Amino acid sequence: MNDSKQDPNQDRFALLCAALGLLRPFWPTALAATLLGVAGGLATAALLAQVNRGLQEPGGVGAGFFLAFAGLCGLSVLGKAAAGVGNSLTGQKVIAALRKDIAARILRAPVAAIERQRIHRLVASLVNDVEAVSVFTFNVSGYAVALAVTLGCFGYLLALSPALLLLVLLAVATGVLVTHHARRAWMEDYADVRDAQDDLQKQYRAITEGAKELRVDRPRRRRVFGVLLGGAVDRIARRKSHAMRLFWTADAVGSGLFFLVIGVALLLRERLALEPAAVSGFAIVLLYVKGPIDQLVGALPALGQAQVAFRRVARLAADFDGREPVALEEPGGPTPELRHAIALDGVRYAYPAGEDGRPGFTVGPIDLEIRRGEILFIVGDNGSGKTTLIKLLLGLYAPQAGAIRLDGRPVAEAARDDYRQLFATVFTDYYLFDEVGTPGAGLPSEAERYLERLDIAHKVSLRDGVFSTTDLSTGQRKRLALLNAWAAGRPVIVFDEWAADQDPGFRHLFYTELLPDLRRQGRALVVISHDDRYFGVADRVVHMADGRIALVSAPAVPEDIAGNAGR
Ligand SMILES: Nc1ncnc2c1ncn2[C@@H]1O[C@H](COP(=O)(O)OP(=O)(O)OP(=O)(O)O)[C@@H](O)[C@H]1O
Repeated sequence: MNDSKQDPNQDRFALLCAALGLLRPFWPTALAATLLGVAGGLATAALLAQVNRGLQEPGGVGAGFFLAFAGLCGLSVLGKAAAGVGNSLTGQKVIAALRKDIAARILRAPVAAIERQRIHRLVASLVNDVEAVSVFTFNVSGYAVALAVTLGCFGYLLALSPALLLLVLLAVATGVLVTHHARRAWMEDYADVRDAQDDLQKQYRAITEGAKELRVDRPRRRRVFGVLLGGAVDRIARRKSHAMRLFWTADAVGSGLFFLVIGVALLLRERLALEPAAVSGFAIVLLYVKGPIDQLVGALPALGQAQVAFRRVARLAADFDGREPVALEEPGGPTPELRHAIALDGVRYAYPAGEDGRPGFTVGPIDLEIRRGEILFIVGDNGSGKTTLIKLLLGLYAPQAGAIRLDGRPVAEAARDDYRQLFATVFTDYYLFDEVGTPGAGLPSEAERYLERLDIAHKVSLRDGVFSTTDLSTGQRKRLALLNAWAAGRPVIVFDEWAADQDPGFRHLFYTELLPDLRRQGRALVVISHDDRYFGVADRVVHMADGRIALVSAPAVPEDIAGNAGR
């Protein structure tokens, strides 16, 4: 997608609003920094006028002159320093606020919205875009100072000679036209650079997460390095160089115009009957004001990048505009209890249609009850909708029809985050947190014993509730994930193909000892499984086929495991 196709005026306005919005919480510091900076900028312009006056004073300058000179110097230097300090203070706060805002949006976003995002795009946005928007906001009062110096100097020029000011304004207008023209082209460059940065992020993931596969596959390695990653890197370098070439060309034209204006002023000196004081003041001011004008022009590439980045951050923010209340800093509502059962009542969920127009997979309508103190297996072919069903049960996907009832009462949208606190999970793509149990709630006393039980105590210990290591085999890591789920103390534990990575001995232990133990503690256990040998361990087995419940059965426990299964 090319980002440069949107209305640039609307976009710039949105960026300005966003920059001001970001600055709003810190407005006292930002305003003070800007005002001091503007005062310093105006003092600098007045200082130039004072210097010119001093140069033209026939009898030399007196004490009063020096007093004013020193005062203006002090104001100019201090104003600039104060603006700089204030800027960096606010800038850092803005960056921190923006980072937290995006993180909070991700934490509050519906899980389906996060799953729709491509991770590499998300990371590229978090790294590049937040930075680019912040950098621009960071400099807002610096630009205000440069503008104040420029306008102050123009005011002095007006006092010296309106004709000379007109000449300067003509040159500035020409420079603005040239820059504006070049800017369009470099905006396209920056939009393309951002697309390439997404590609680069994707390839960075490929070479780190796919390191093993690439080590054994030379042709693919060559392609990833030479074509995909190399292509993205070269594209970024090419488009950035092009953008900067345009910028420096426009800048050179601007500088040339400056010197041209000074030359023209010297040429027209006689014809315009200019005073020597006016000409020298003009030259001093013009040479000085070139710095702030360069600073303003130099802001344009940063502004361009910020615009491109802002669009992306805005799009990300819109995608993640979670409507669900999810408590972040505050503790949230009371954790609900499960007394009897959770019921799915005609629950239905359809994934959105694919890019090829094919309708998305649909689960439901599902009617199912999960009772306290039971083991419920969910089984079925690959792609039959088992994981989608448990995401609905967990309240990770909002049902598009039907309702979830907790002990007979429907779970309202506002209470969904509280409802989710009933569950502990081990998904197939689980994330292993190294802090055990519920943070702030302490560690269950039997945690060490559980490590023994999971046959992992010889590898891992617990130090202040943190695993000593998570550098373990796939099956061992999954045992730690189970320990985490157990230690969270929730009334329902959901396992998605937990036993798939376990050796036969431990798989047997899981089905015949651990699950029955957890049931004895009064928990409900929802287990997605392909291990048909152990289906008899379950109180009920829900067979999924093509997104629906095809059958609910209660198979007998096979002889060889009957003794342990506790049924
Ligand atoms: N994030 C998603 N976006 C769109 N469609 C999805 C998504 N996740 C799953 N699906 C679709 O839903 C169908 C069911 O997926 P689900 O993961 O629920 O199956 P499953 O029974 O758990 O499969 P498996 O045994 O392979 O884990 C899939 O065939 C897929 O087409």
